[in-house]
Amino acid sequence: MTEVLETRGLRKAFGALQATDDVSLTLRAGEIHAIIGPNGAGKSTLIGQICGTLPPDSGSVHLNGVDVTGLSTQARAGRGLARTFQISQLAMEDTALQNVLLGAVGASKRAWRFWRPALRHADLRDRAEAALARVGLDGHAATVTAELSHGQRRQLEVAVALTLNPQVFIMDEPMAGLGAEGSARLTPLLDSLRQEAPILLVEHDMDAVFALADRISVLVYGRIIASGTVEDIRRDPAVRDAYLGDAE
Ligand SMILES: Nc1ncnc2c1ncn2[C@@H]1O[C@H](COP(=O)(O)OP(=O)(O)OP(=O)(O)O)[C@@H](O)[C@H]1O
Repeated sequence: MTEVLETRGLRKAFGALQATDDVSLTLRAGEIHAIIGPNGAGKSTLIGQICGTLPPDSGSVHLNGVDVTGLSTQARAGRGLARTFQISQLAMEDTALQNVLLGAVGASKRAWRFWRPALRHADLRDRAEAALARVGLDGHAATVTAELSHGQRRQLEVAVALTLNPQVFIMDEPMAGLGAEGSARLTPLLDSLRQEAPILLVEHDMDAVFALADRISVLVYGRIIASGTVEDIRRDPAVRDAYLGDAE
């Protein structure tokens, strides 16, 4: 399998605290690689370093074999690094279609007025509508985002990410706040998305992780303490001690 994303020796300290400590991992074409670990383990710091919001103290990030460590967040997004956020970045007062169009034109929300004519642009509109259909929201194009359920907003975030022509999805706790039912509904969508682009999935919901992951890496105190298949990780005594406890 081809490695689409790779981190080599990423480190980041906040004062005396080593938030990520020599993190090297890969994401291969077609796979879902889950990163799990207790609160404060360094998962968000790792995502920030991969996406370009946090410059690493050392180490590098490679996308399709190209070193992107020096590139801005926008430049990485332009190369297909599509991130979905723990806290929604959607414009609540806009419709589902408008939010996806914003992604399609690559505009910031503040520039929306400027991009409003995009609504009349047939090809952009087609792309946005196709993305909505892909995530199962085709009946909700005209729904104001604030009126969508929490789970539907997560689907909408995926639709926005799809318009970036993603090479890689970076997903930061997509199941957070969804409850068991919402999580069960989002799981098959993520499962099928790996065909479009591999997913680096940071997630606390172990049912979702065990259902979706081809590989799991366990981060504790900024270090990867174990990496392997779902079965490897479930069986690993160090992981059970450090994190899983009685999750099964
Ligand atoms: N900007 C910052 N300044 C100082 N310390 C920080 C900063 N960001 C994160 N930390 C610390 O770095 C450590 C790793 O935090 P991080 O948010 O990456 O963990 P996490 O695994 O994402 O946690 P959670 O599962 O709770 O989201 C924590 O101890 C946190 O308090």
